[in-house]
Amino acid sequence: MATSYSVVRAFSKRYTPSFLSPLLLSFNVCNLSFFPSSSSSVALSSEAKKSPARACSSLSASATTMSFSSSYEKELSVAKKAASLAAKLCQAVQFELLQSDVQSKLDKSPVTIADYGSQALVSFVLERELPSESFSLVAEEDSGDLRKDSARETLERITKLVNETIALDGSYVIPPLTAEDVLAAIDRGKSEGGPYGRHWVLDPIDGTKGFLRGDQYAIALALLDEGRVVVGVLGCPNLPLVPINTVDKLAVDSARGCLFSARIGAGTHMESLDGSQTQKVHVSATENPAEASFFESFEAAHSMHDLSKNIAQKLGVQAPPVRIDSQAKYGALSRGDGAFYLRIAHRGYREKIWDHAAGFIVVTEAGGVVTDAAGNALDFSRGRYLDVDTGIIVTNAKLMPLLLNAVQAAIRESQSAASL
Ligand SMILES: Nc1ncnc2c1ncn2[C@@H]1O[C@H](COP(=O)(O)O)[C@@H](OP(=O)(O)O)[C@H]1O
Ligand SMILES: [Mg+2]
Ligand SMILES: [Mg+2]
Ligand SMILES: [Mg+2]
Repeated sequence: MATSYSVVRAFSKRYTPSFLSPLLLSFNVCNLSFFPSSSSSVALSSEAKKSPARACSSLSASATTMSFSSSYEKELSVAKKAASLAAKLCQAVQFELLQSDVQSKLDKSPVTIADYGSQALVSFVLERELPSESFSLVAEEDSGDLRKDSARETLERITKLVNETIALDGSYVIPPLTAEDVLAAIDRGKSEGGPYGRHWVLDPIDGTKGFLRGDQYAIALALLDEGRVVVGVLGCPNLPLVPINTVDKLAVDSARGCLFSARIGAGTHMESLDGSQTQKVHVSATENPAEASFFESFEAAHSMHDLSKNIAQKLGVQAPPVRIDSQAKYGALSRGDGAFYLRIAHRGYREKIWDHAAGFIVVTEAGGVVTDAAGNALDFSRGRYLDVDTGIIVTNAKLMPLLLNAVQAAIRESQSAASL
């Protein structure tokens, strides 16, 4: 710990204005206590073990104690613009979705012209609105497959879509982008991220499988500054503006399309994607799991449904799981649609920062707590991957100690069953 402390002090001296150093120092030292060297076994960090409640409240407080409320306003408004434009592009594609739009990447996940178009568009807007020599974007897609001869027609369609969306917006009076411009915009997302400086983090379509099914998906954009998430935006074109469990189907279907936005120290807001009805949102305040519901991935391959079921039973949750795709889960949780999000990936899967950065700040600024299954805070400063212990869990500060206990017990049971 002594070594870590001096490293943090040296770091904060070198990269931080003097008036912020003490704050950064206490923030990092607090966070370091939640990052024991990564371990494959499931164990609570020592502080979480001693007092889960204290650990959780300091986790949630760590994001808000630093006063950033006047910072990152411009970045947030540009991020909202970029995500809204990308959402328009995605909506147009989903409307006309044909099976032939699906390409197969080497990892066999479906990638559509909307993934590429959304990434090109967000990259274009960020660079144009926030010009900077040190512009850095960590994004999911790259142009490798699109540069192949066989993809020429797809690239033309993407270029046309991007230009049509820019023209529709009307705020950029520029000659149309060429196919080469589009490829270059996509490839600006190759940054490795890391602990120093600013990095945008983009999932151009999170929940591609949901998108292809016509279900939930999200355009997820976040900003890291010195390794911390400071801005996050989730465009969720298919998410109803009313709570997801609303019984009145007419109300659910009549207004869809939510934009969640969060800035460090300034809370989380939700508005409709067309710009009306802005409201501040907060996670559920319930302290009683019996009256709560939980979210998990629609795809059983992405999260262990049996384990979540066992965790929910231990907590006494009565409601069936709410299975939806993408970081729309974080958005729905931030406005109190449910009280838990459980994501326990199958063994060997490494989470990526773009699958969680925007959702993380949307939930934490709404009063929620996000940890891995061992109670450690998430560390977005280590590059493109997010190394977590076993899984990611989300709830409010009151319920987190209960949730951690249930998760730990369920994991222990499944480990001992597997060793029989
Ligand atoms: N085996 C796996 N385990 C966990 N997550 C996975 C996975 N395979 C893919 N994913 C990630 O799960 C994300 C979707 O999350 P969800 O299940 O909540 O909808 C995908 O994002 P993309 O759709 O952007 O590729 C992908 O990054
Ligand atoms: Mg993907
Ligand atoms: Mg994703
Ligand atoms: Mg994606």
